[in-house]
Amino acid sequence: MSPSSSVLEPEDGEPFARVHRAHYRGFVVDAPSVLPASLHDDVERAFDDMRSRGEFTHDVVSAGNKVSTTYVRRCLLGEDGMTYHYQKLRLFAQPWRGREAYEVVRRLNETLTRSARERCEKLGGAFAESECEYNVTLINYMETEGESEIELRNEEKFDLGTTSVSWHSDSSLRENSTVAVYHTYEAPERKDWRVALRALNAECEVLCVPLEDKATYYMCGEFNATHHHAVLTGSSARYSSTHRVAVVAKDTFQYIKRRCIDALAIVPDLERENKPLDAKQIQFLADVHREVEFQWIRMFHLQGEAHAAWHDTYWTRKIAELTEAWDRMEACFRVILSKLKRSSRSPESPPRAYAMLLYALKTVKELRDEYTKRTKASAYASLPPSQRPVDLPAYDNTSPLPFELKPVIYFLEEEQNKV
Ligand SMILES: O=C(O)CCC(=O)C(=O)O
Ligand SMILES: [Fe+2]
Repeated sequence: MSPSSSVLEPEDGEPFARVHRAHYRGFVVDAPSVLPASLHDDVERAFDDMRSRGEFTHDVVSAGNKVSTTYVRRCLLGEDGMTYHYQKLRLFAQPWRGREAYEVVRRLNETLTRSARERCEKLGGAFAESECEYNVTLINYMETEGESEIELRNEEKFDLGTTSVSWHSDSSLRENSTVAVYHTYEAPERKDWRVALRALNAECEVLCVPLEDKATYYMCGEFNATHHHAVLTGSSARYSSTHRVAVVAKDTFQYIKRRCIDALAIVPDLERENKPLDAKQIQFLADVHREVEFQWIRMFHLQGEAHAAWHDTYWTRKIAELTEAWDRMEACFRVILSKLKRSSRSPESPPRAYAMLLYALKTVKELRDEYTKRTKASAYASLPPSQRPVDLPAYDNTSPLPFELKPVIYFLEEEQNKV
């Protein structure tokens, strides 16, 4: 099959309709007229307002060992405390209650939640059970070829031209949840922004769908998991707001705050004089310490000082709270170390406590090395300094433990040999 014969577009008529029915039923498009004209206007103004304030930025993501910058600029809005994790990066959602522009996006979100539900019910079967209570939207701003300082990539499998977002399924979503994408672009008459769709479990043509300005498309139920989608670049700038039901099990401030509270609750016990160290307690403390340091605090500072300034109404304070808790955990590790040092042969320091602390600190050391390497990736060089990683949390000679844990690990290994 030549590349062109393996791609179908709506203008192909019946063959397109047949393949769509057979393999892409979960992909549905709403014409602009489905939403009120006033909402279209408000949303466009809101996006422009956010863009004029510099709120759309490139993400520096990581896949395997490769660190790269996204072609699109993005911005995440959502419920209080929500984050969205993709390609080893945690995005922190700007709460969509409060500012006028964000309230408009929240209104769009509510409207799309309702339309998505109607669309899924209409499709029936398993689609009707799918979830569409959107808790975040990842908004993309896409430039056209030549406008962006980052070169667009060519789609090579099917020869579809340049992609603004290459083939993928969205990650970190609730299973079988529907994704709704609203978009708007500068030159509506051209109708040249398209999404490409590809079935993963079927031998069939790829679909290429041009989308009218201000249209919405839905990937219903399991569609996202059973297909890949890509965005084919048009000839004028475009916004797309991608509404998602993001997973929440380990991805909200409320969750990590609870974990910190639980960890700090065992600190007095671990620090009590003459109390034998409990390896299980050390393990729990270490798990939370590692999670809050690498999944939250460092993920935040990785995204630079402009990002922190943008988040000053919500996340900066939350990250400060988490850092305070983490500091307390570092201090507790220090106390545990002193206990082990003082009484290396007493029953207060069972060998399992050594082994556990040693394992925990080695893991932290490895993750810190990996993090440091990531912050030095060349991808950051193309970004303004205000978007490069910030070296926080800070260490000085009053810190309970050093950033570089090598000497501490060495000490523990020596002590363990004596036991
Ligand atoms: O812009 C679009 O139409 C979709 C963008 C997308 O796939 C994404 O943000 O994950
Ligand atoms: Fe996507």
